[in-house]
Amino acid sequence: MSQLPESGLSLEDLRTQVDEIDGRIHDALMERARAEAGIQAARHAAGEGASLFHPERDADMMRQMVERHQGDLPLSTVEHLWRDLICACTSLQADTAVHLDGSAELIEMLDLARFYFGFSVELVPAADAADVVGAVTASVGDLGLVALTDRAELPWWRGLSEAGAQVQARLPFVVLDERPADLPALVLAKADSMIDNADIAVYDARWSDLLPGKLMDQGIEVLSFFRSASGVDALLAISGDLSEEDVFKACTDAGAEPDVLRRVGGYAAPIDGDPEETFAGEDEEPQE
Ligand SMILES: O=C(O)C(=O)C[C@]1(C(=O)O)C=C[C@@H](O)C=C1
Repeated sequence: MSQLPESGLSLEDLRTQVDEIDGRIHDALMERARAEAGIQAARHAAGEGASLFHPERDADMMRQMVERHQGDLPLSTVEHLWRDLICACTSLQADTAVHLDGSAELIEMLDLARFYFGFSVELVPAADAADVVGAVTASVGDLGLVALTDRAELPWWRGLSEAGAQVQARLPFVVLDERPADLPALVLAKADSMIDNADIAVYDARWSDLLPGKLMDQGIEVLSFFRSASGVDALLAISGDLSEEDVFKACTDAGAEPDVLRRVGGYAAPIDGDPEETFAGEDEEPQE
C-alpha cells in the first residue's frame, strides 16, 4: 500500500495546495512585471543609457538567490526561471538581440543563450567571435555571447573598446558541480563608459615574444590566448581593485612587459552555488 506523504494530506488536498501556490506565484510575476516597467521609466527619466543589461544588478540578485535557496529544487532551475523572467520583463521595454559565436558547438551555444536570455530575445548567428564583437558594436543595445576557449583561433578581443563592445559578464555565473548550460562564455555589451567597478577586470595584453610564464603567480588568469609569428595576444582577468599601472607591473613581474595593455571590460566574480559539504556526524552533539 502506498504511504501518505509526511504532511498527511490527501492527493486532492495537495493539488489544491499546489494550485494555490501557483496562483500566488503568477500574481507575484505579474506584480514584478509592473514594478519592472516602473524601473525602466525611472531609468529613462534619470537619463540613463539605453542598455537593458545591468550585470551588477543581475549578479546581486543571483547572490541573494543562492543565499536564500534551500531544499531539493535544483538551484539552476531557479536561476533559469529568474533569467527568463528578467529578460522577458526587459524585452517589454525594448527589443534586444543576442549575437552568437558560430565557432562554438551549436547546441551548447543555444542551450546557453536560452538558459540566460530566455525565449523573449532574438538570437542572431554570427560566423565567429570577431563577428559578434562587430555586431554588438554596431548595435544600440544588443548583447553578444562568445565561447571561452583557452586557445583562440583569432585574437577577437582586439575589437573590444570603450565606445564599442566590452566584456560585461562571465558565464556560468553560478558555478555548480552539475549544471545545464555550462559552456564557458563571455557576455559582450556596450556601456556608457568603460566598466571600471567590476570584481574582475579584463585586459587585452600583447607580447612580441612568449606569454610570460608566471602570470598565475601574480593573480592573473589567462582567459584565452592567440599565438602568431609576431608574438602572443592574451585576454587576461585580474582583480578589479588594481589600477592599470598595477596590472602592468604584475605582468612585468610575471616575466615581461606587455607591448599593449588595454582594459576591455569586467565582470562580477562567479559564485559557488553548491551547498556546503557537511560530513556525517558533523551536526551531531558530541557524545560524552
Ligand atoms: O534593476 C534594474 O536596474 C533593472 O533594470 C531591472 C532588472 C530586473 O529585471 O530586475 C532588469 C534588467 C537587469 O539586467 C537587471 C535588473
